[in-house]
Amino acid sequence: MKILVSDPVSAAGIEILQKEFTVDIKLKLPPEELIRIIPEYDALVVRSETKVTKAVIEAANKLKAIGRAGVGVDNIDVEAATQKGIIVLNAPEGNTIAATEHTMAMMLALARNIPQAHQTMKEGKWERGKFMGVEMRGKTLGILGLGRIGTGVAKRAMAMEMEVIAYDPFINADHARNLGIELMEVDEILTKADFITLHLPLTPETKNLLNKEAFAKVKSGVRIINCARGGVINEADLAEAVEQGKVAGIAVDVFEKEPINPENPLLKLEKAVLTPHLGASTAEAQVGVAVDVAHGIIAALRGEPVMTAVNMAPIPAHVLKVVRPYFELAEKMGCLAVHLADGRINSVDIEYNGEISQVDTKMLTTALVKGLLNPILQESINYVNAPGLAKARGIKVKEIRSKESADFANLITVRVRTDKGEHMVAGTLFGQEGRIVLIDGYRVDVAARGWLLLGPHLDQPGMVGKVGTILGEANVNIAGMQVGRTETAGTNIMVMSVEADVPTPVMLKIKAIDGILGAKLVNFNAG
Ligand SMILES: NC(=O)c1ccc[n+]([C@@H]2O[C@H](COP(=O)([O-])OP(=O)(O)OC[C@H]3O[C@@H](n4cnc5c(N)ncnc54)[C@H](O)[C@@H]3O)[C@@H](O)[C@H]2O)c1
Ligand SMILES: O=C(O)CC[C@@H](O)C(=O)O
Repeated sequence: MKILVSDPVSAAGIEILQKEFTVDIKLKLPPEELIRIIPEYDALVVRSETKVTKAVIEAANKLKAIGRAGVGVDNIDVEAATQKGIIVLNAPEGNTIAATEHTMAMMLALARNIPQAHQTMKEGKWERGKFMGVEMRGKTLGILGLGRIGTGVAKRAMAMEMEVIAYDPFINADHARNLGIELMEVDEILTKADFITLHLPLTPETKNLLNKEAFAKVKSGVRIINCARGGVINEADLAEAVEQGKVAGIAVDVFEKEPINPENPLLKLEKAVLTPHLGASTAEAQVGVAVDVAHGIIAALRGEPVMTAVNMAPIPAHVLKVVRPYFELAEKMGCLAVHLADGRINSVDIEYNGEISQVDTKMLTTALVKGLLNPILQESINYVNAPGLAKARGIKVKEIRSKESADFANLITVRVRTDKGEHMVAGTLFGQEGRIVLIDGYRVDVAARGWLLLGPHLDQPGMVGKVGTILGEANVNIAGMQVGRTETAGTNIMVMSVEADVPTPVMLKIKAIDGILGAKLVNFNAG
């Protein structure tokens, strides 16, 4: 598989990718060139420079994953990627400290006019009277967006004896209070804060959050720091508020258009401390995000769940620990169930019994649905598009969870209903190995791997021998065999692990054996 890296990403991440894939590094690609070459690639790794537009995504016929070595994915058309089943993943933690420290550096530089003073020194001047600053201690800091970076900034500001207030509608007030931060609405922050720092993503809701109207409400002499995203502040309105003296100074790392437009009004302001999007530019952060994004890309290309995918439900670490060993089993169970089923699938019920039912099993359900759709759809199925594809086909997927589990500590049972009947498969883990323990009510114990030949048959002598003979004549080796029975006698199921594909004419011969009630061949290696 081939990966394109189109922005500068640390060698630490590239080396991880090169161990498994061919990696092409092509920087500063014009948009039309990216569109021309993207069909060759299975994954794309970017930072913020490459714009992964709808046109790029439409041209990307093989692309399975887009990795952002950093947090913000506003340079990627996530919706277009989701529609195409492309996983978009980021590296949200690697640069948190870098961006937090940059914010503190910007705040202090702003409070003490450091860049302006430095510039005059370079010009041979000694202007002590011109650069009177303000102290941070005792001042109120208003934080808009109390996520990773906002919280880091809050903690550091409190160490500098600032009062911290914050706006973040998605943060629990108790959580904020425990940190010593009072949550309030934006307008209240505007009227109270001496410093305002932004740590929000750029979304339709946050675009132009600080505009003319907001600047009319701010405390006169407020200082504003933006190390989040250009566009959350309206730059023209901000420049005007600084020129009018309402805002005493600004420190800005991110801009509506990057690289910055030379006409940008912020460039002309003496009271502006500006950096060219350097928030994540530390050696440590660049290694961190590159390594994280490389692992995310590898997981995505292997078809494994990606913890940092932004277009899939995130999986908390404590949930992942419980469900991770079951992912492969769930997917294989979906594959087995769809092979058993004849006809149009109407609904899929997935029952989780035992301890596993106590955590969020949504991703396991997705894994099962992925395994179920894979053999029947042409397109590539993954954790992003599987639920949507099932829904689009009118397949109702239901989860049932119960702590009760009769025979096994944990059991997953899938029931597939079609217009022709119902089939079921149940599986569990023995140690770390996934085992199928029930097929259509027959007790079995088989590993879900390789090729499996299933033959429900009448409970009468000679059935296994007849199938074995046909397979032997066709030169298909049997690696393992067992007969599954139900409580009620009459029919059994033979489950044979075979070492190769069984050609269709051979399968037809097996199906034609008197007493065989249909035979199915499952390839667990496909997909
Ligand atoms: N300057 C840089 O180089 C640099 C580096 C890293 C991150 N960033 C940017 O910093 C920002 C914050 O990053 P983070 O890692 O702290 O992200 P995060 O996801 O941890 O925090 C973002 C916070 O914003 C809140 N939020 C989301 N939508 C909101 C809305 N409409 N109104 C109010 N709050 C809202 C969320 O609840 C969350 O708590 C992002 O925009 C990211 O792209 C910039
Ligand atoms: O890639 C960068 O240097 C910037 C990253 C930063 O803006 C982010 O959102 O993570």
